[in-house]
Amino acid sequence: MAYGDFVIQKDLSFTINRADIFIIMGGSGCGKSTLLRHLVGLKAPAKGQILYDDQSLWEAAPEDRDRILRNCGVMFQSGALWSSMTLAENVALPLGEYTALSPADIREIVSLKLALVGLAGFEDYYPSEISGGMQKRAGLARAMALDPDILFFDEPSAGLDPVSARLLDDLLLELRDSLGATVVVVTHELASIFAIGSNSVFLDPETKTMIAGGNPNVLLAESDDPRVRKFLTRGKAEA
Ligand SMILES: Nc1ncnc2c1ncn2[C@@H]1O[C@H](COP(=O)(O)OP(=O)(O)OP(=O)(O)O)[C@@H](O)[C@H]1O
Repeated sequence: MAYGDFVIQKDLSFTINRADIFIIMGGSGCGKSTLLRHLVGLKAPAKGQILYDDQSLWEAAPEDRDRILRNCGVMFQSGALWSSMTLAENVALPLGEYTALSPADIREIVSLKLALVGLAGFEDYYPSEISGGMQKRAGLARAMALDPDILFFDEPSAGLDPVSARLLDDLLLELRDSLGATVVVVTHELASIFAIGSNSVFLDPETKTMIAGGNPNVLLAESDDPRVRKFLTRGKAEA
């Protein structure tokens, strides 16, 4: 991955399995968000492939690429919701754009999605009228509007208090379990990493490549790499 000649990460090779909660982790500026942008089709790799099943995202015909990406729901850290629209209008956006459903059907699906994230009855609220945790959940409802198989989140718990962050983690676990969704999360929140992560990739900003991967709890128990240990113990382990 590179911006112009500036290489951000190289030699990345990892597999995200169905129903994983896959954590992209590593220190500030190592390229986590950049990796997410590559995975969801916003930025092309300087070299290499991103495969969905065995189809290359960046070499696929446009209609195949659209089909792959329609199966991906994305929730970015900032601007998750349009402030001038109600929650229902926000969640309805992708449905209006990508489906031929009637307004009545859209309204029904929107209510279902909001109920799924614990926001039944909040259809006509504006984002400014609800808490930060509820806004994140509404963003999640919108990411799920088109029933994607894979959900991507950039720093979902950023700006949330620990209790709201924990509730969001529980919700992600629940959605994975009930819908069989695959979840990919960029985060450096250790509590979240250990609570929800079943698989991971650990990016290192110095060597500009991945230096670990797998279940974060297993990494904590077994990794000998001082950089990984330091990160996972919040600096308590000897570097
Ligand atoms: N649009 C861009 N153009 C040029 N360089 C960029 C661009 N976006 C990010 N970078 C650089 O790429 C590197 C990785 O950034 P990225 O945001 O992916 O890291 P990150 O691990 O998500 O960081 P953080 O944890 O601080 O959010 C940084 O050095 C950043 O300055």
